[in-house]
Amino acid sequence: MEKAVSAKTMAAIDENSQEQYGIPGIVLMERAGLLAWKILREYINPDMSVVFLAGGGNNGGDALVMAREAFMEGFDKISVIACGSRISPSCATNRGIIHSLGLPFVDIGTEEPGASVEAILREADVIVDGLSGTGLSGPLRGNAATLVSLVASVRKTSREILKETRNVYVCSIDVPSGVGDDVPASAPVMRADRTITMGMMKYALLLPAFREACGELSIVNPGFPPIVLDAAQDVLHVADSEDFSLRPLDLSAYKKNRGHIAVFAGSEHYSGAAGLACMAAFHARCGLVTLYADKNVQPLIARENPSIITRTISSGEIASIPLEAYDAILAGPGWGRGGDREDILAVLLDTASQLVIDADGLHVFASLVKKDSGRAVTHCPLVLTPHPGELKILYDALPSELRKEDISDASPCHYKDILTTMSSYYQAVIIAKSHVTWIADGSRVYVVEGRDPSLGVAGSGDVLAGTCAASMAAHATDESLAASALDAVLVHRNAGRRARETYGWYAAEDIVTVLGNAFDALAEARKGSRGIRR
Ligand SMILES: NC(=O)C1=CN([C@@H]2O[C@H](COP(=O)(O)OP(=O)(O)OC[C@H]3O[C@@H](n4cnc5c(N)ncnc54)[C@H](OP(=O)(O)O)[C@@H]3O)[C@@H](O)[C@H]2O)[C@@H](O)CC1
Ligand SMILES: Nc1ncnc2c1ncn2[C@@H]1O[C@H](COP(=O)(O)OP(=O)(O)O)[C@@H](O)[C@H]1O
Ligand SMILES: [K+]
Repeated sequence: MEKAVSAKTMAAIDENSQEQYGIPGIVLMERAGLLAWKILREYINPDMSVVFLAGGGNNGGDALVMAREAFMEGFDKISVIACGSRISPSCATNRGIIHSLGLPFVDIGTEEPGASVEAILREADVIVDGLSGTGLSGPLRGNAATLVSLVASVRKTSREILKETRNVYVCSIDVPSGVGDDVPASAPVMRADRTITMGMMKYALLLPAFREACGELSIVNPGFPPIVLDAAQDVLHVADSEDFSLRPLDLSAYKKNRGHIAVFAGSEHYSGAAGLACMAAFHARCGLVTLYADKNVQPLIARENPSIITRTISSGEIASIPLEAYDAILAGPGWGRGGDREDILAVLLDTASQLVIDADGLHVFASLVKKDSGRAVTHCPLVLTPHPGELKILYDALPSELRKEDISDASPCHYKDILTTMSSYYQAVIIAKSHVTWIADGSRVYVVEGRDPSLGVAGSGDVLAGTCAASMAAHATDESLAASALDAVLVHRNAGRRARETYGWYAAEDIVTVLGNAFDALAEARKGSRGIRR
């Protein structure tokens, strides 16, 4: 599994490579610039005008190496706009070379950019962004912030005035300037079409709020020894299809040993959510699904979904059900939050062999925890699947000493810490759903890049919840909850991709139709690899 690191860890890797292995910073910078240029070069031509924005740090130095390379290759519409007062030694060396070569160079120092700088940006086909990298401290300020907003306005103007698809192409070096570990999610940042990051993936690039500012991501290694990269600690684990870990079924498998899950879902106005979650579980390999629903919705769901075993339920009856017999239980999709929900969820938390709580169930769970904080820890193995709004509900239910800042505006480091804290406090695996889904299991944090708006459709979360319950049932005998959660997120993502290919845009029930193929494709791809936690 690929790893992502903090800027602090990256700085330590940089220092280690220089101090312990004797690789000079200027050598790393040269290679960083050359490799980044090689990638950018695939997308641009020498007849384009390219503007290099170079801050005073080493990120700016990387941009200057790229400017020199562009010049060497015969690009003749090049401009460098430099800023900053404290210039790092390697950056200064490269500034000197740019001067000697006579490249157009405007140094605005700490001054605000004037009309001439704006005019240069307006003419640009390509902007290389080297204003700040991992050395950023706090949200962008001063003229670097102004340059970022100027680039944003240039993008907008060229689209509006020219009324054509051509737009300036922005390539950020290492991270889009303004993106940093301690920067709130709402801070202004460069919006790039491509980000070429150095050495390893960075946390900050994976924060849902920052991810789209990065555009396409590439990683290059400017020369950090692999042994130094491998030793990185405190990482995010970036999971992909090869990390799917469910084993194939025995050919003798039968409905009774392919997993039996119970689903507590559906209410008068949201009966569809229950059907989606149950059907998703079947398509994610479950053999038997029993739905417990209110008296007024049970007949409706039974009529529309003949494969599901349906039962009516009330809080008075729950104690008589042998809940521990189910391999996993799902509670929450379309369930409603009032009436007997707290009583039922309390029993599920006590008796299920393992439980996944989604949607309305998360509100009910938060309410139980607020009334009795012991509920946060006294329960069966648990997975929580909040979308951003529900994550905030769970965050707000934490004791005040664990809540530091607004979770909706959390910086990358804070987001990671919050998820780890919540996962520890609730003694649960948390799947924080988004276009970039983060999964925390108390000690590790996994990230899955989804980035597929077709999956952002009503009921998509219900499908994930059913898939997750099925995955937990399948893993039950030998795996960790985190592996179940990860498998479910990967299957859901893969199904979204397939549904997009098959239907274009679609409804949640269409995701269900391709879930089985998505599942099999991942299992097939896994053959020969070991998966996680084995
Ligand atoms: N060994 C090497 O040579 C290698 C280096 N590499 C590259 O170096 C980068 C790290 O370089 P770094 O540590 O020099 O910091 P960097 O990201 O340029 O930022 C410092 C600049 O930003 C400015 N600035 C800071 N905060 C600000 C704010 N809030 N608002 C506005 N401005 C702010 C700060 O200004 P100052 O505060 O000094 O006035 C200074 O000008 C890394 O990302 C990678 O690209 C790799 O390519 C490979 C090997
Ligand atoms: N742009 C996107 N790219 C990838 N996945 C997405 C995107 N938007 C939403 N999703 C996924 O779709 C699901 C939506 O869940 P949720 O908001 O609970 O939907 P609902 O409540 O309608 O069932 C989540 O799994 C989320 O990760
Ligand atoms: K940058």
